[in-house]
Amino acid sequence: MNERPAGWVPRRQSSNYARLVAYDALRAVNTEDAYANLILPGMVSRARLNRSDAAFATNLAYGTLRLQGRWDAMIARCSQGRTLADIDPRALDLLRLGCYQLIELKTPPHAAINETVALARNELGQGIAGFVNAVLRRVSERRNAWRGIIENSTASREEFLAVWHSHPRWIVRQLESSLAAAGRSTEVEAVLEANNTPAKVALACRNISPEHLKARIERAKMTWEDPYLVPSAVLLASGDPHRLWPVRDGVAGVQDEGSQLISAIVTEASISGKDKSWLDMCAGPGGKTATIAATAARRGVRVFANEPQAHRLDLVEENIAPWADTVALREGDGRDIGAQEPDSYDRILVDAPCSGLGALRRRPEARWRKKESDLAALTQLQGELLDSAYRALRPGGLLLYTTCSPVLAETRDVIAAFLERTAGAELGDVTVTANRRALRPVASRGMTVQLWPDIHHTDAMYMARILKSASASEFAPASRRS
Ligand SMILES: C[S@@+](CC[C@H](N)C(=O)[O-])C[C@H]1O[C@@H](n2cnc3c(N)ncnc32)[C@H](O)[C@@H]1O
Repeated sequence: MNERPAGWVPRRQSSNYARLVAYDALRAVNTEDAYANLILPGMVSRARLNRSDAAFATNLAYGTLRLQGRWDAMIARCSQGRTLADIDPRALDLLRLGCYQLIELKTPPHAAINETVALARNELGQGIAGFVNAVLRRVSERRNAWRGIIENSTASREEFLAVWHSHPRWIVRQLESSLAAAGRSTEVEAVLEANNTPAKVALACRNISPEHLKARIERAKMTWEDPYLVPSAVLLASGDPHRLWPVRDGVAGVQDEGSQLISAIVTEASISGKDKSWLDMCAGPGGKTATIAATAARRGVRVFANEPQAHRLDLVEENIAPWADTVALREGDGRDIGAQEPDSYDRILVDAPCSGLGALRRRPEARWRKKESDLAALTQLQGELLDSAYRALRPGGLLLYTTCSPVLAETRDVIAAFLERTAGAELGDVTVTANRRALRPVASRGMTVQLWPDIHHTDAMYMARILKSASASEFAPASRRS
């Protein structure tokens, strides 16, 4: 007999824990504005995932979020007339998770669909599970054709790039302008792809040799790789850096190679005369401060680290703990320092608050939260910080302006406007020190440097050096703040 006893129901397929954790993370990011990198570790440990499931859950959550724009375009084309706004947001997150597995991870369709549908049934009920099943089957049927489908159904190349590489259109436009200024106008797709490729963990050797750090990595059964840009960096190919005591003790630190290059330029660019007092005007959370402080301690230099946000100053304090005798902390607005301490510092770093469009690889959800309208306030602040830093610099010293953004308004234009309003200030050549310090040539925009994730495997950092001559201090701009 093939008849089921009364009351019999099919055994519910249990949800896969790694997928459930990834789904919960997506919900938190998309409903509570949570940051995936902050919430995931806690979720993974509460679910008691083993190491490989933890890695899978993290990959699922990050990959799904990073390419969310692409998944949404596919889902919209497979929902038979429903718009994204018509779809239950919980089902939409599940569909995105399924698309990532089908298209990017190349999970066999039966596994990707069945696991996602099981999750939908267990979390949201049978009705939604049926809808999820139908949409994912349609996505899967065309799984090798999606790039062409989207290319043929978007109105312009810019729209296609934005959708396929999952970036807001205004960001694609900003990157295109910046690349054009760097003579790379046809290469935006490479940068968009790099923004969707997770960054390798780079370690800075602050008070430890690279050889010693590599030996510790091997003893911890992790693997290292050679650096791409900075000779003293070590890349961690696998494993959690915080399991390494040199990282826990602060003698090594997680720091992008571009950021390490900036720290090296601050300490090594040549200046004439006294060299005893350095200012890190925008220090939080203190990655560059710590690397700079390690050199300063060896040379008997005092570092002053300023940061207006108390909780970020706490992070600076933690990061510079091994050099607490070398670094003095200041909680305040960098724009006040020029008037308070004119002609005082031998070297100044203005690592300015910026849009962060150069670091999109790091935070999978960040690109959707940024707004083009924020740029005006940022560029105003950047200019004011630069004015203040110039006043605080002693003639002949080093002033380095940096951003983790390639946006022209925050880089080239801030510098051009500063030079125009500041009699006596000149643009120095930062490319010479950068190229002397780097393992391979860095891209230059004239005498400034612009790094790119696709070429240099770093965040897209910008660096400009400003010179102040002995006669210039009398021309230093007064504060522009009202
Ligand atoms: C790009 S982050 C600096 C990163 C840091 N140099 C590092 O390597 O870890 C910019 C910092 O500038 C701070 N900031 C914002 N407004 C500021 C102001 N008016 N004066 C000084 N710093 C400011 C922000 O709070 C933020 O911590």
